[in-house]
Amino acid sequence: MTDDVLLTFNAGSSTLKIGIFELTGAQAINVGRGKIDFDQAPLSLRYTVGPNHYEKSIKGDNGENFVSVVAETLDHMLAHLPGRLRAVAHRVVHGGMAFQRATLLDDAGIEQIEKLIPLAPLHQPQALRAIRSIETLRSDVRQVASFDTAFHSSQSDLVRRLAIPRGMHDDGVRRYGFHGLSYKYISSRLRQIDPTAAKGKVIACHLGSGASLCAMEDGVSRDTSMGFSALDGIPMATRPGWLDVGALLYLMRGGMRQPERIEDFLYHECGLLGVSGISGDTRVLLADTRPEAAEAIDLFCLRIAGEIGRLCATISGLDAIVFTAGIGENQPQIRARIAQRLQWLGIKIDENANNRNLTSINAATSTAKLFVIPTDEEQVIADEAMALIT
Ligand SMILES: Nc1ncnc2c1ncn2[C@@H]1O[C@H](COP(=O)(O)OP(=O)(O)O)[C@@H](O)[C@H]1O
Ligand SMILES: CC(=O)OP(=O)(O)O
Ligand SMILES: [Mg+2]
Repeated sequence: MTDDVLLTFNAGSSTLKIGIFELTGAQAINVGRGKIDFDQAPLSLRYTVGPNHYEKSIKGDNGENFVSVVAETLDHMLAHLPGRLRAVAHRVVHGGMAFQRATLLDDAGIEQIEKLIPLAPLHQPQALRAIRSIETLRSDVRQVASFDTAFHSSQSDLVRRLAIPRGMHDDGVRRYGFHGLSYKYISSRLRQIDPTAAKGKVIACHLGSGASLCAMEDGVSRDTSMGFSALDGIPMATRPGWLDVGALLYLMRGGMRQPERIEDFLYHECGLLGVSGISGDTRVLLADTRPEAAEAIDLFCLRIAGEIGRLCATISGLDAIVFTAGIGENQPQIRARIAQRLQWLGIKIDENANNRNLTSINAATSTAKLFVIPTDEEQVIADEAMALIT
């Protein structure tokens, strides 16, 4: 019997995902998950604890009174949980140069995270307002921040460099990389599934609505597709990925001048949505017969295959590819098309295993192994918090 509870908050640009953990000894055992979707009105909190499913409408909204969203969420959840709330642990997207590992939060830490808002303007404020809300509501509860950038701090200075004047690099205009909590989970999970592959040269593809790739050697990050911001790399649901800055200059001269307008364009109007003109969701695009839908998916796969080529050059080889997150875990057609574009490398997918979303999906003759591994950022956040609070 346990008497303590830990919650993880993963505040995205349009959702708040919550992980529910019971603390037994030094271990955080996941017992439930919940979500508030800010694109839906009125707001509702949906979560499960063990076999029980709960749904509660939330009176607070996504604006000024966000603290009341958190208050209602805590009230409802804690009434259905066995123990005392011991800690809340947050996913914070940007740790900048300051945070290379998870940290217990105090006023100075929160201030430092605040200073990084300009580096991740759509993600950072969401985590901060959740942190502030808990501070207001439950000053007795310890808070921990886990950073998406931290896993990539093992990358070389060369890999992190943009080809701009040195002083700017020293001031922090450099490649950071994101989705590190997901990659940390994948690297430890692969070690359990296939220790030999995990020791080798692995490229993990985190394909969600935000998407990136990470090249690892022996589970350590060596390079990644996302750079200074979460806009870089491969095309995403509504972000362009790599974009010739000359095109942006051209658009700015044409009248797109306000930073807020440019930001909205880059974060919400590009990617699969922009190319298809239909949707940023691959489920919708794959079910649509219009050529624009097919072209968006083709471009997505082409750019991922190309990025895998680039990452192979950083780590001088390839032993395995891991697919994860919403698309990586659930879209066999997309995995198959990426694999097909990598045939020149000797990569061959097992169609039957792929269509069944099995863990191992490469053909026996493939030069690199292919895996599908569901990610679990919440477990990493909880584990990092446990290491700090126990
Ligand atoms: N069950 C599913 N089947 C097929 N595709 C899915 C499924 N769930 C999610 N996706 C795809 O993954 C995307 C969202 O991935 P997810 O990892 O949940 O995103 P995020 O956490 O970044 O919001 C969707 O836009 C869709 O393209
Ligand atoms: C960093 C990033 O892109 O995060 P998300 O996938 O949650 O948008
Ligand atoms: Mg995500």
